[in-house]
Amino acid sequence: MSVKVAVRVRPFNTREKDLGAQLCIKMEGQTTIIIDPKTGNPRDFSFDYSFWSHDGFTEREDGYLLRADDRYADQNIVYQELGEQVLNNAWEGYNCCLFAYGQTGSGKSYSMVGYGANKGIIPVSSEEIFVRIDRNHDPNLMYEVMVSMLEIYNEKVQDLLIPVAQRPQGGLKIRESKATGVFVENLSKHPVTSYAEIEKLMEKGNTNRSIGSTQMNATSSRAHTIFTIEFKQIIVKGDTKTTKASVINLVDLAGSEKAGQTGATGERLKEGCAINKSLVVLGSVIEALAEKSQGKDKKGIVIPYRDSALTRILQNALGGNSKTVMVCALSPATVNYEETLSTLRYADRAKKIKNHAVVNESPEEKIIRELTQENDELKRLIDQAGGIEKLRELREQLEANERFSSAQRISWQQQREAVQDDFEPEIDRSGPHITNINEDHLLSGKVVYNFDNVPIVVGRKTGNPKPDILISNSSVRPRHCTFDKDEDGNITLQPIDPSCSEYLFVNGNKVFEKIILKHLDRIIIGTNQIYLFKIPGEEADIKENDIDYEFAIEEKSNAQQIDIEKEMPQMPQQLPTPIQTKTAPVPVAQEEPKNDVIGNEPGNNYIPESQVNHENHPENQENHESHENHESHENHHPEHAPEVAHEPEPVNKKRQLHSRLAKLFPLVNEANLIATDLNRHVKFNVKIINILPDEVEKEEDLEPDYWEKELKVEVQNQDYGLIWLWDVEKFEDRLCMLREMLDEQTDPSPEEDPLWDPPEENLLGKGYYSLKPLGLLFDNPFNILIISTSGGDAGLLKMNIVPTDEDGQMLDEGPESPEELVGSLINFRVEIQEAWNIPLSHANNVYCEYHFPGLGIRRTNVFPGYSEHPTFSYKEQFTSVLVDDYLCNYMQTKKLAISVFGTGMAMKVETQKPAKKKPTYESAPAQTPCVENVMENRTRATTVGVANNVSQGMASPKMATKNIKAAKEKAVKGDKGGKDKEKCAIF
Ligand SMILES: Nc1ncnc2c1ncn2[C@@H]1O[C@H](COP(=O)(O)OP(=O)(O)OP(=O)(O)O)[C@@H](O)[C@H]1O
Repeated sequence: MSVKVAVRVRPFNTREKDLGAQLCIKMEGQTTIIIDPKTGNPRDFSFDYSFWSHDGFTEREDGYLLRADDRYADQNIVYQELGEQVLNNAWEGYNCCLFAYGQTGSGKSYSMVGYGANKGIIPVSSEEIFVRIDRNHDPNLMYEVMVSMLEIYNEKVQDLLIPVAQRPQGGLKIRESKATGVFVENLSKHPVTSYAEIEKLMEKGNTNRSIGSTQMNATSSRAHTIFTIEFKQIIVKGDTKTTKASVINLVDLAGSEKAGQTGATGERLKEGCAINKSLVVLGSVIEALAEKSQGKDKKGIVIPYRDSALTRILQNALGGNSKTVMVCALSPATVNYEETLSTLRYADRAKKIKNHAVVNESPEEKIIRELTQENDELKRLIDQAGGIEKLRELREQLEANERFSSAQRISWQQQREAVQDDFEPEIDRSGPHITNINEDHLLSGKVVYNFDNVPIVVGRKTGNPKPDILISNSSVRPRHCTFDKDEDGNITLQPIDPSCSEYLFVNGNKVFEKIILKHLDRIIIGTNQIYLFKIPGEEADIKENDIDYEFAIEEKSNAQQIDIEKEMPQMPQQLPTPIQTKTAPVPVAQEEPKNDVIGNEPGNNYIPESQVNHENHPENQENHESHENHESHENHHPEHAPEVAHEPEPVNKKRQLHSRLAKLFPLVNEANLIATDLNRHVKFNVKIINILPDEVEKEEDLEPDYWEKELKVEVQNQDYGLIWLWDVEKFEDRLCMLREMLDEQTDPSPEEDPLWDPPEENLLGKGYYSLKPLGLLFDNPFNILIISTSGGDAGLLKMNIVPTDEDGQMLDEGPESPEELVGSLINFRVEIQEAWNIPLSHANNVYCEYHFPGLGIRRTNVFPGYSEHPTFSYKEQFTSVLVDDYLCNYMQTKKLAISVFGTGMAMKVETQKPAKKKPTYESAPAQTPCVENVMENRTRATTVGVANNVSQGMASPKMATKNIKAAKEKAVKGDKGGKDKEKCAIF
């Protein structure tokens, strides 16, 4: 049977409503339609269930969202369709698994766990298990229920039902034996007799998740949680006892956007970077299983279960002995379009997976018998084993098996008597107390501290004496602040020394001295650990429901006046107009190579269409989409087109950006602090990058307010002398690795170093060149302004498009109007001579690229090494170009965009300690250039580059890498180019 797949779309949240969000999802029966907000193109997907929970509901007094129209799927309906199936299957003795997949905030937890009166599938089905058990009056039928709860974070498996302090450093081990299949060694299992007990255990698990995420500085949305119910029915008939057993895995996966960066771009995961690993491998497992089920298994597809902790644990649920249901949570807003589309594609693949569920009858006796046989075999192998490693492995397996089988022999009743501490009394919340506010709503309010025993000191585990509340974060001092009571019984908060004030905030303001806390005060300790102070029964100016993680972070950023314009000097209010300055006519080289067939000549820098990224070229979009459609079996229905989606107004975009910035700043701050703690010369900066238009037609096209914006983090690594621009996702990944490095005091190998990447080329900016003169067959020598991605000026580019005859000779006269050219063939030469004032930080290996309609993407050579004034001397002759109506119109109305790229270089710092060994990297040269090497070789490399240019015309983009390599090789050979080394001092 196939995996059943359901998708569910949630309502807009308050923030989305405030930002005027637009809807991009529709549902019709089992079909879900997503509409591309840019093009209005719809794509549809069909699933077992498409649950519409976006609108059409009313709120009952207790907060339950009740269906008001037929389309709305409330929690009850979702439970009946999915949860009840799971229970029925469990009753029949099948293993079951229910997954929730989707980006952070899309509604996974709402469906699985629920909030308040809107209970999700897990609590309702847990409750239902005991309702059904209580209905049984047959003395020969007994039930046993056990639960466990684990978390996978950074590939480490932790038991959520044991105190955080007892967690093993490296996490729990995953074992596998023939008899038992995969199991997590030493995972605590808790016998339960009522839903109330399960609820308490879930609370405990969530509290441990919250404490864990503060003490280990983990990000909860990156963790996967698995709640497992082992359900057994024991049937006694005379002297024989048969059991039917089912394992129900309820899985709340980490936000799917975490898989995007590596999954979508195919970028190699950094060695040791395990943050995304489980989700990426889950994607590969689903992909491989989907192919297998479609009979594409000719060569024997290997399913990569063993590559991640998540897929190992859930091996049965995916393509194995389990009835599996996947709920994919969808955000309705156009801003999340890309992520939602990728969720739908994921779901589309998952529905193809076939499982082979069987009833697990009398499994215990069978398992114990098989385990005994397996252990005998292991003992025999141990006797024969050669090699210490193998011997250790076999012994560990044997011990794990023995522990497992003795645990199996302990009766449920005995286990029940043994676990007394499962249900500890709750912390008293009747007096003043603080509770945590987590990014994950589900984990907010789980950690509570009251003030029965004051003073309470907050700090890091290295604090001496050890603080009472531990927070692991570089911005928190070993002993950071103190909560106390004054003589009037007021609760006070005070930084321990003045340096702590930098990272101690109440209601957004820094705390410099002892202050009295008021009901509903928001306390931020460090960069992002948030607590809410409460005095039950007191009134406040603000409603508790209005306070969440985003609120508190934005409040701080507003109070600290973190403002886009203030923080982002690179984002000017006014963009300089893209001026063109007339220059002296450029002498035309007579010995130009001639090409009769456009783009096919060697040295013509022609990039085959197959290698060209068409994404940004609107004229190519249609083909691109239909191809994709074919691959993913999505259907396009123009009749569903754009009515639901409109681009939000610039003002809303700005607000969205502001809110994302408010969240990013503390993280970037933290990364800088960690880098300092690790004694690394690395500086992180937030950058707002403008997506510069590919085509410019109207004045408005050059209006920065209308440009799409992207947030990036610039990383200047002075240990390696390199600069990179990272996506926020990538930055967050690396931050997790940095936290781990600091916590565990590890010194990673170069391959694992989160602060190294291959040298990276970036778009410096774009210049826009008028084609009007070409339409009249005039040349047009201009210096065009390069507009930088930050909206400023990134230098000037000298270029010309010279109309010629077939032999490359300049023409003397042209037509009266461009229309006269329609239907005729023209010849012209594009010349890009040089650039000036290229920003120092990216003036390495500079080259230009443009896309002339119908002629594909063309590139100049790469000017090798470092220069603010790179020379390209690029000349490319195009012959017999047909002027059709489109080109004629294009020349009159549009400007040609020339993109300028360069590689980021930072000033290299010489440290006392030996220089970091340069890592080797699959996708980049092993010999990463340091600034000196490139600079040392500049003179020589420049000469070589220019010579290359003249003789070869153009070079492939790979040239950058090659030239770096060449420069490095020459440096190694002692080719110093001494004079230029002095100029290097500008860094
Ligand atoms: N179907 C729904 N109806 C009403 N509100 C919903 C629905 N789904 C989600 N929400 C609301 O949207 C917010 C985010 O949902 P939720 O916490 O479930 O997301 P998530 O995908 O689990 O996020 P995370 O990955 O951070 O855990 C919550 O406030 C939740 O109440």
